[in-house]
Amino acid sequence: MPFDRNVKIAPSILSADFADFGREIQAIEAQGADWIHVDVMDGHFVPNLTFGPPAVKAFRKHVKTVMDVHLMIAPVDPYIDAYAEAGTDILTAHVEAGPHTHRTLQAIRAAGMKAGVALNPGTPAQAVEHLLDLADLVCVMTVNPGFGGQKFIDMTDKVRTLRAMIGDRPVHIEIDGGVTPETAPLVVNAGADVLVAGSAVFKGGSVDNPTPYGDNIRAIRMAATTLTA
Ligand SMILES: O=C(CO)[C@H](O)[C@H](O)COP(=O)(O)O
Repeated sequence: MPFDRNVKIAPSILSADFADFGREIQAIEAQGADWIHVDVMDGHFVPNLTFGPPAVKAFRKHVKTVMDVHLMIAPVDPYIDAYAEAGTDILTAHVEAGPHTHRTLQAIRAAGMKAGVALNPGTPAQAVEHLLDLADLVCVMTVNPGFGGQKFIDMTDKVRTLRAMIGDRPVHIEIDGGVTPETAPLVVNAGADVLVAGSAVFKGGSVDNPTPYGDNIRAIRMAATTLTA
């Protein structure tokens, strides 16, 4: 997977029809999604429960782009190999999920995946400063994790600090939570290049009427890239 600095839209299938994931994934990829974002929640690190490795393995059969798996679980390390076996391309763990994120990122790479580290809104950029040589992606949460459809929390200062810290390393900055055509330009101008969006991509469409998915993806991409051109 060559490093791509262009803005990428990663729809979160948390907002898809849970009874029809295969067709939903095919539909959003056909409508222009760059990556597929999968939110794994354990009912412990966050107050919601979603998918485990068998579901992620089933999604993989439909994903032709990049499968970007966001673990909102603690602990992480016992499950790394299972997510590799499920076909994950990028596996992201929270820096708040345990005391040994350095070891976790090493283990993710050793299992053959790209490694991501996520920060909750209350966690400063400095928490990942000494992890950047082991990370392919930093995910900046712009909502408190656990649910889709929440209001964007402005983290543009954090994004700017991270982009400066990252320097010329090939590390993506991903934004997760409340991304819309209104909020996307703020974070892209600050240095983000991956935009996770659930509600704003799936709104108005369905697997049998996927054209709105494409319109929504284009609206976010256009807003994000127009102001930065
Ligand atoms: O990680 C998440 C929640 O923890 C979701 O990916 C995120 O909230 C995206 O949903 P929306 O675009 O609806 O805010």
